[in-house]
Amino acid sequence: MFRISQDEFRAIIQQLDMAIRNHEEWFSSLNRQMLCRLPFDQRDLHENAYRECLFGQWLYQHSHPALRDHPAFESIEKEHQRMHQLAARVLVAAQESGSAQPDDYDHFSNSLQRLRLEVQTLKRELETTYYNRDSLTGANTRVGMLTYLREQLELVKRGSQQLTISMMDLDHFKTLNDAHGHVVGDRVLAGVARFLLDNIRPYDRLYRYGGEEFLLSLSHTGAAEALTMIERLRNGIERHEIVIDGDERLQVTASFGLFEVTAGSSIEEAVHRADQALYQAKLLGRNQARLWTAELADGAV
Ligand SMILES: Nc1nc2c(ncn2[C@@H]2O[C@H](COP(=O)(O)OP(=O)(O)OP(=O)(O)O)[C@@H](O)[C@H]2O)c(=O)[nH]1
Repeated sequence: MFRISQDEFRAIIQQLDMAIRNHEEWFSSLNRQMLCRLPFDQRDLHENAYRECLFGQWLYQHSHPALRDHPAFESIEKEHQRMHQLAARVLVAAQESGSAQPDDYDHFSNSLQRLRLEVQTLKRELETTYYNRDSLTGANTRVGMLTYLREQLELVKRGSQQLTISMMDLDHFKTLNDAHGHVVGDRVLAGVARFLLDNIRPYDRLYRYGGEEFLLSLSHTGAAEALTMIERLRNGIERHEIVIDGDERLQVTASFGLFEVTAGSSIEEAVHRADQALYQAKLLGRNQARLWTAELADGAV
């Protein structure tokens, strides 16, 4: 879901919300039609009713490709199809013989409940992401960062994973702002964040820590592997061209500091150490990644 803009996020959340409400209203009206023996809307009896309802039309024709890649999409799609097919079976029986099999009705009603739950869960997940995303860069804001990192630390303490934290800061960003203006600076910032989001693994997290400083949380990754990964990202940023206006392109570099979180460390200490390593990378000339070592402890740099 990294490639979705804030506006697209909002539109998807609205569609999911509408899907829940529309299907609830539809279910009530079907019950009314059956109880009062009113004629059914023949479209509900079609084999393709799941494609023809408003949600189906949106799902199959207009939903964002990134949403279709979401793990929840497939099960929502299947449940929605199943639910409409079960509804059609109930309606056909009611139309032909005046009543439906209770089991069929229960399957239909249970399927609708499951669909509602799945859509609701996805909607909540997207809302959390939406409200915790930095609108300029698409990275996570710091809200929830410490909670997430503490959970990751618990897994380190249990020996379930290795965890490395990296602080990243763009080099000479003030000079870039001064030379090209803040608007261009913003575009560069957003471009670099986009590059990082596109090149980290699905279980890594990128947080905007401060102005032009980012924190990367690399789960299941020890220091050596993290250094290789970060080196690849650093190299990628250096070569990545950010389109500014028309043909104008800018390139920037970034410095990184890394710390492998150990069972005995606190998250605050881990962030501080990654920051010390970043400071060392800046001192040594920028555009490089440094791993924290004991010599960098307070006072040594
Ligand atoms: N355009 C833009 N600039 C920002 C933003 N947040 C912070 N900055 C700028 O980033 C610059 C950071 O400057 P410094 O901390 O001096 O660092 P630097 O110039 O990158 O130098 P080094 O980090 O030492 O390589 C400042 O000029 C801030 O105004 C932002 O959201 N947009």
